[in-house]
Amino acid sequence: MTTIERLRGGLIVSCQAYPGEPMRHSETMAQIAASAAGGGATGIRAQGIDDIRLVRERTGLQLPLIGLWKDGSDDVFITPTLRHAIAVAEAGADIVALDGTRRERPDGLSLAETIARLRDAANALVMADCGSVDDGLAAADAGADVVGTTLCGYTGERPRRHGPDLEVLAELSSRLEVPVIAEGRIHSFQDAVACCDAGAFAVCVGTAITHPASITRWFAEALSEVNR
Ligand SMILES: CC(=O)N[C@H](C=O)[C@@H](O)[C@H](O)[C@H](O)COP(=O)(O)O
Repeated sequence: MTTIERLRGGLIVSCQAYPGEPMRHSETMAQIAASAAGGGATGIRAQGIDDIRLVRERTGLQLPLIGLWKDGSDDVFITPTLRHAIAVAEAGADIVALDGTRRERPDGLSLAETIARLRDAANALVMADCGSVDDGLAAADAGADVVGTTLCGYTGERPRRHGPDLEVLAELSSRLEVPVIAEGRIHSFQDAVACCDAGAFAVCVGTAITHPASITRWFAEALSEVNR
């Protein structure tokens, strides 16, 4: 079965901690990834070269590994250049997740050029993290193997709603030949099921599974509402 086919209908768990947070250690992320694998994840998404390497080693990872390298926090920051993409592939990612928007990239290459040159340099598939329907259509044209709704609500093109962007997901799923992965603000079982109903090929959940500070805040805020 192909790497992408192994993701069909399953749950990808994104294991990430943010700069300055107590869990920002590759060892910790590798343990979280191994736990997610033990719980039935069908794929893992990991950020940063060290995390990708260790997740691959530690989980002995049999599961497809989606890797990315976040550099910066504004504009194009998810695996922003060809250099970042090659490094992610060399660290052991089966699928390189990169910014799949129509915005200008820091190294001046187009998305199509980035994908073509990555293919020449490494044996990796490409997931385009998109922020709108137009991004997704352009990314598929540019040669992405998979399109994700990852950046919907983060680029100014779409509102940042409470849950996932089901509208973009449904439209891309019906119009594209390539698989569309639902990602971004999937916070409940109901959200995940709604993504499948909207046509998602697979569902990727991060915060709601792997970010205890956010989960704690959700509970704490709910309690403070009722105990006000
Ligand atoms: C916008 C952006 O930077 N998204 C990042 C992409 O890798 C991660 O910070 C998210 O946690 C990931 O996409 C999963 O989404 P959620 O954590 O909402 O389940």
